[in-house]
Amino acid sequence: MTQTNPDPRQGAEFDPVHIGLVSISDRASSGVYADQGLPALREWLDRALLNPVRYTERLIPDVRATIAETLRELVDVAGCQLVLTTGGTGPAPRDVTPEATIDVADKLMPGFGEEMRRISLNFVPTAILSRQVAVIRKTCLIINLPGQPKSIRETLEGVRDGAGAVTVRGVFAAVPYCIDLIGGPYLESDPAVCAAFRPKSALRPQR
Ligand SMILES: Nc1ncnc2c1ncn2[C@@H]1O[C@H](COP(=O)(O)OP(=O)(O)OP(=O)(O)O)[C@@H](O)[C@H]1O
Ligand SMILES: Nc1nc2c(c(=O)[nH]1)N[C@H]1C(S)=C(S)[C@@H](COP(=O)(O)O)O[C@H]1N2
Repeated sequence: MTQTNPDPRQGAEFDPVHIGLVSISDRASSGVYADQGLPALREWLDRALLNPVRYTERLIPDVRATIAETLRELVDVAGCQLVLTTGGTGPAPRDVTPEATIDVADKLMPGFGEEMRRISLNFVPTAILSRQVAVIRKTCLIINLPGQPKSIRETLEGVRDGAGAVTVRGVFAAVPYCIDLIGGPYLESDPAVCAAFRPKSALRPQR
């Protein structure tokens, strides 16, 4: 049976990508409130990426070993090329997402955390309370985002002025080239959401 892709922008000419989404919250994972982290991640990525995306999702509590185990499984077994986490990055005793992410790291990517805090200061003065990190494990980039669902869009997409023009670029602009460099699929983004930046020598000719 032939299946029509529901999004006409997404087609066979773009590389498929497998993305892991992890919402880390004691309260959402135990049903105290409905999880908004996974839907917010999916909604933003669906708007931003032109590639066909397969998502593998996990909703887990703030337990360091569980978080590290989930990240290892998403990279080593499921084969995700990008993993985004949300939640557990603050200073509270149960916030251990950065520690668990560093537990599984081959390489640290400090620029992501630094830049996300700088971007977030345009939205909230408490941005400096997030200890979010990004790391490489094997051929996967793992990025921590804060737990507030709105912070997902804020950090990935950046800051816009009243007319909607971007004044500070979001960190997602650097994600496609990072994934090129670690041997992943060629990600293409919708410039209206977040323009990807690559050096000219790394641009794939338009097909
Ligand atoms: N997964 C989520 N779904 C919906 N809202 C969330 C989620 N995670 C966090 N929030 C919201 O962001 C606020 C700040 O997050 P906070 O740091 O208190 O939670 P957390 O440590 O990420 O989650 P929890 O306390 O459940 O482990 C929460 O009070 C809640 O309103
Ligand atoms: N962009 C953005 N970053 C943000 C926030 C936000 O609302 N937007 N909230 C801050 C707050 S209040 C906290 S406590 C830290 C850590 O949040 P977490 O523990 O839910 O990950 O993220 C910070 N970073």
